[in-house]
Amino acid sequence: MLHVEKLCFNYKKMAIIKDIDIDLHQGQMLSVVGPNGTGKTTLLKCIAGIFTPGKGKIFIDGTDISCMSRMAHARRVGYVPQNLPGKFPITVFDVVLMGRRPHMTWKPSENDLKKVAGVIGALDLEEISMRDFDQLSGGQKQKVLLARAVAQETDYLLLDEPTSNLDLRHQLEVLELIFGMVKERGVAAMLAMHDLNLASRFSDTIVMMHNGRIVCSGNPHQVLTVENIRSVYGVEAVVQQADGHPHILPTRPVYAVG
Ligand SMILES: Nc1ncnc2c1ncn2[C@@H]1O[C@H](COP(=O)(O)OP(=O)(O)OP(=O)(O)O)[C@@H](O)[C@H]1O
Repeated sequence: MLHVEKLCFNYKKMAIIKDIDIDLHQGQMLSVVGPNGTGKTTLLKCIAGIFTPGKGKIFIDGTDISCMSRMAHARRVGYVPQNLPGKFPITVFDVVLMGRRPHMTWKPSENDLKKVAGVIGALDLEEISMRDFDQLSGGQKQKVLLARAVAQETDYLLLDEPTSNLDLRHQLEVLELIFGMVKERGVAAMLAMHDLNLASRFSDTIVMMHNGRIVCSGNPHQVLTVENIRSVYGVEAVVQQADGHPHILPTRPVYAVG
């Protein structure tokens, strides 16, 4: 289980996330939603070990991540950023192979190469596998970064807006792939999501954040309510049911009177 306890993170003196408590179990898909700048990426980066929280603790199966080596952490937790900062003049194959790094000694084994080829095939990336990562479209890069995390074979997967650059078909394919890993292999996935309807359809649990705090968490029916969407997003919406999941139709922004 991933257990986040009273987590706080500041940039300089500015409090960004405040008193975050989250439990994520194996076989569970959890989406973190909330307006721009509310702290979703910061939360994922703390759990991914990229940022060190100011206060609070993060436990993976009972072990405090601040006591884990970088490699030990990478064998347990995979992180899919929205993009990679800076230039990456290496092939798609090599980016995916980077996912095997926590399992390798000094060079990739036959097994590592086989796994990378398998993931590239499963994500339909064969045609671009020898192209430079830098030259890909935003959506192609997003799929390659997902492939890198799949090749990492971790029990926990953190994904920062994994569908933000993808077309309709690829959004569904990627979320179905993650959902399959969660339900068939018992992976636990935490996703930062903007699309409330995709979050509704694929999540067991939704955590709604506002101004760095959790305002509500529970199943999609408990969280995706007209009242929560109005108070957190400042938007009037109609909530319908589609295939047993809440479906949000935003109607208009709410403007303060006076
Ligand atoms: N390097 C930085 N220095 C200072 N403040 C930062 C830095 N990076 C992010 N922030 C601030 O931290 C806050 C949270 O940012 P974060 O990226 O975690 O939000 P988010 O919910 O993921 O946003 P979005 O939905 O727009 O991606 C924002 O107010 C942002 O301006």
